[in-house]
Amino acid sequence: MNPIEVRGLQKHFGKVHVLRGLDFNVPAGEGAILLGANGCGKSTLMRCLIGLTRPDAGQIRMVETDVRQAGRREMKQMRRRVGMVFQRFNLVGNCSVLQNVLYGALGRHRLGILRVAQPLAPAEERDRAIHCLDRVGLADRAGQRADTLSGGQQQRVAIARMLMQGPEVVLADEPIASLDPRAGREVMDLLWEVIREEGMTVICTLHQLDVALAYGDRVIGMKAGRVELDGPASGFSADELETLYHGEVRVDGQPGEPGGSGTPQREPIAVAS
Ligand SMILES: Nc1ncnc2c1ncn2[C@@H]1O[C@H](COP(=O)(O)OP(=O)(O)OP(=O)(O)O)[C@@H](O)[C@H]1O
Repeated sequence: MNPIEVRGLQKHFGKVHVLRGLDFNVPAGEGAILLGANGCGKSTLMRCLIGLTRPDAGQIRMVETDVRQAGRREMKQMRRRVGMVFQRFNLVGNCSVLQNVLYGALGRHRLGILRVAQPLAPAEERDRAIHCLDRVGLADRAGQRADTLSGGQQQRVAIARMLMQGPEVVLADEPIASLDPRAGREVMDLLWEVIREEGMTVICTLHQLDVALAYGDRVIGMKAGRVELDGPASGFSADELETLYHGEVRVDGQPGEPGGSGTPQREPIAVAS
């Protein structure tokens, strides 16, 4: 069984038909890049995968969990196995870098916050958190407030927090959209190194076509609520990917934005708990 399986997925918001019958699997260890213009339905798909939005029809299996049928407990167990990386990092700015990484272990402990809040966290958890920070090159910043770091550094802390969680699947929602091109490349290099080393399965939404072609094993391109193209990244040219941004791209019938393959700023999906 694949860690991510989607069949016939449909979602409406009122009269707007946002997801129009999506079908795809992501096999274990694959890094899939999800592309598509603003308003084509990417975030709605990501929210459905993690159980934050209820589809109208179709099936979703995430790490063997039937997301549409799962009760609270099953959903919580599934979310422990699925890490998230967000456009705006979602760190607790007034907490230390180390504390933010420790929060990655929150879902693993029955006593929750009592096991991960810094004065109470056992030495082995702190050591693991330092090890994760070391992996992203920021062990020397452990005691610093998270909001004093640069954007690129904050995203590296978010990757360390994801490592601390130890998920099998990672959903990354425009992880480099808030970063300049150089910091964005560094973060993509690190994220891809980490997920390869750990053998994680990934869906990563991006708006930069060159980055998608450079990193993805696979590209899934959405247009107006449908999968328009899907295949190995090596099989697509930048011109083919550009077609995702032309014509009727949005699900709400509004015109697409000129230069639509740019990097929009918007709210992240939400924190999975
Ligand atoms: N909770 C909601 N209620 C009503 N409409 C929604 C809701 N969430 C999304 N939509 C609508 O669904 C459509 C697709 O939105 P979605 O955020 O999934 O697109 P997207 O491809 O992620 O765009 P972007 O790249 O800008 O994030 C839009 O028309 C949006 O207004």
